[in-house]
Amino acid sequence: MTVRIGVIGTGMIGRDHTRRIAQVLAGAEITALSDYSTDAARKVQQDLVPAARVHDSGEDLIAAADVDAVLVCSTGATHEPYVLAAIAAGKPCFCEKPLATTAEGALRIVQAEVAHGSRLVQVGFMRRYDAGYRMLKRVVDNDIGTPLMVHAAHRNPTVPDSYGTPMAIHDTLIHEIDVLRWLLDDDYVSAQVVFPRRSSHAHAGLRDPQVVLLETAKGVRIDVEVFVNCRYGYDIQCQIVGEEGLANLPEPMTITLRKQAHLQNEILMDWKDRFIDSYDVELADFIKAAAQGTAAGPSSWDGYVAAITSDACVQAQDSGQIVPITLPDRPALYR
Ligand SMILES: NC(=O)C1=CN([C@@H]2O[C@H](COP(=O)(O)OP(=O)(O)OC[C@H]3O[C@@H](n4cnc5c(N)ncnc54)[C@H](O)[C@@H]3O)[C@@H](O)[C@H]2O)C=CC1
Ligand SMILES: O=C1[C@@H](O)[C@H](O)[C@@H](O)[C@H](O)[C@H]1O
Repeated sequence: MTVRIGVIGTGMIGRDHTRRIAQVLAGAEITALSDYSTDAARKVQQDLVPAARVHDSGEDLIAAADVDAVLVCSTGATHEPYVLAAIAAGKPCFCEKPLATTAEGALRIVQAEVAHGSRLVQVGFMRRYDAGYRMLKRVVDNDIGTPLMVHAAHRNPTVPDSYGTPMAIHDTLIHEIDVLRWLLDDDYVSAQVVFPRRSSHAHAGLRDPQVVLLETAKGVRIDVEVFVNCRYGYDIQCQIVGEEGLANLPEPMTITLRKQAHLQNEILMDWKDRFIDSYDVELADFIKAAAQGTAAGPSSWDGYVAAITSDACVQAQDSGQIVPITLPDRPALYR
């Protein structure tokens, strides 16, 4: 079966996912596009999928008879109503992170999916599909004994002026929030945020860098440096310290160059290049499950937990205090 997919939101990542479904992956085709800016949708149609239909609204696209499954790639604050509409239509839905911008919104999605009775939603936490993180998970599960501490860093070279201090959590740290609880098979119980000396490259509305301190139910202590004006590259670091050993996330593959008395390795500058393979693998997983009318991978529950944790971290940014994190019971659908 070829899964007929509609894409809502044809900005940077919507365009890129359209390209990979149309040109890289097997088993699916793009039959529909929609964007708040119809011009943006038409441009992607012309460039990549001329046979796809451009719809006036995301709701029309979800209801269309030639759409079996939906990709929600619009801005974060618009995700919730589209995901709820896809669940109401019984159509598998891949939703870019965040699932919703509030924990209440994410909970409404969890409740709708539970009422539907089977998985329909996959959240775009692509790091779980990254070859390096998968290797790291195997090592954490088998080779370093009980995990005790995690030291991580999420560095972007620069961010636009529209990127404010809470976005360091909702937009950036959210990847670590998800991937670390997956790596450790654990949940968070508290969050604190501390601010080192501010970088002079940060614009007026942004406190950068920041260090987020998380504690898990099993007692693991985590520090994540979020530094989005680091200038030198797009750099993701993760080190897990266990009772019997220590494991580092591998660096992206690169040529080691010896030239003019220097030994050099290139550092990537763009998140699109850093995780390009994992985006392919996550969407292949979505297509495979959607062909069966269901969803796999990171769930609505994972999106909800990430939203609760993000909210606690933003509260911690504001208060400077340690903020407790409490999760409700996990519904049977997600166990
Ligand atoms: N998994 C990952 O690594 C990444 C995920 N993302 C996520 O993907 C989403 C989109 O990000 P970008 O493509 O970078 O943003 P973007 O700003 O390039 O594109 C967003 C698009 O959504 C459209 N849009 C806005 N409101 C809409 C509405 N109500 N209905 C339909 N379309 C609407 C805009 O016109 C724009 O074309 C965000 O949630 C972001 O967090 C973005 C980058 C990387
Ligand atoms: O998801 C992403 C962006 O939306 C976000 O703005 C960046 O900070 C992250 O590094 C990238 O992975």
